[in-house]
Amino acid sequence: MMRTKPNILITGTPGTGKSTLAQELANVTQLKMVNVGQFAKENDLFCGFDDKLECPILDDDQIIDELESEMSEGGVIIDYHSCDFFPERWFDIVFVLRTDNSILYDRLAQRRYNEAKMKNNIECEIFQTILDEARESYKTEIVHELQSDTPNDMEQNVDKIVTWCNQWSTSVGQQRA
Ligand SMILES: Nc1ncnc2c1ncn2[C@@H]1O[C@H](COP(=O)(O)OP(=O)(O)O)[C@@H](O)[C@H]1O
Repeated sequence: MMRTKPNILITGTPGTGKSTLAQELANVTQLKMVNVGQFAKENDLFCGFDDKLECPILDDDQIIDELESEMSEGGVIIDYHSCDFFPERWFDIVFVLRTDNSILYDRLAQRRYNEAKMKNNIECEIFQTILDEARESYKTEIVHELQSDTPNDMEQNVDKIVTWCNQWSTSVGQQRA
């Protein structure tokens, strides 16, 4: 079945601005935002705890099952710092947020991450781990890198995605006509 609203994946290293961007987009579009970490917490979809990184381990399969019907309807913005376990068919477009290392360091320091978690996340950004993961998991033409250093970047990213959503709706409308 063809979706009448697009599904968008917003991914990137923690601290790059995914939740802020997803929230702003949800405010100005008809799309619903799902923060996967929060969704797992609310529905108790964990299968362990990573002591080193001090974070729970998500139960990927259960998360996919729980979100499946909503995703097939469309109109969802998914926000998560990893992207290789979602079904490829879920997304019409994938945005990978990128942030300058020193800016990211300051944002993560504000969260009081422990040393291992800090190092892991900064290295993740330096080695563009999430961008590579996205390019391996989805068609490269739907994967877009967005810089997210400043409030101006944030504003431009919202505008770009809103423009894309409008174009998507127009083209789907024409295909249906
Ligand atoms: N483009 C940006 N410009 C300025 N501050 C930003 C930007 N993106 C995110 N931030 C700030 O960085 C912090 C982390 O953002 P958040 O959206 O929680 O990131 P994520 O969801 O990727 O972990 C927040 O305090 C947010 O206001």
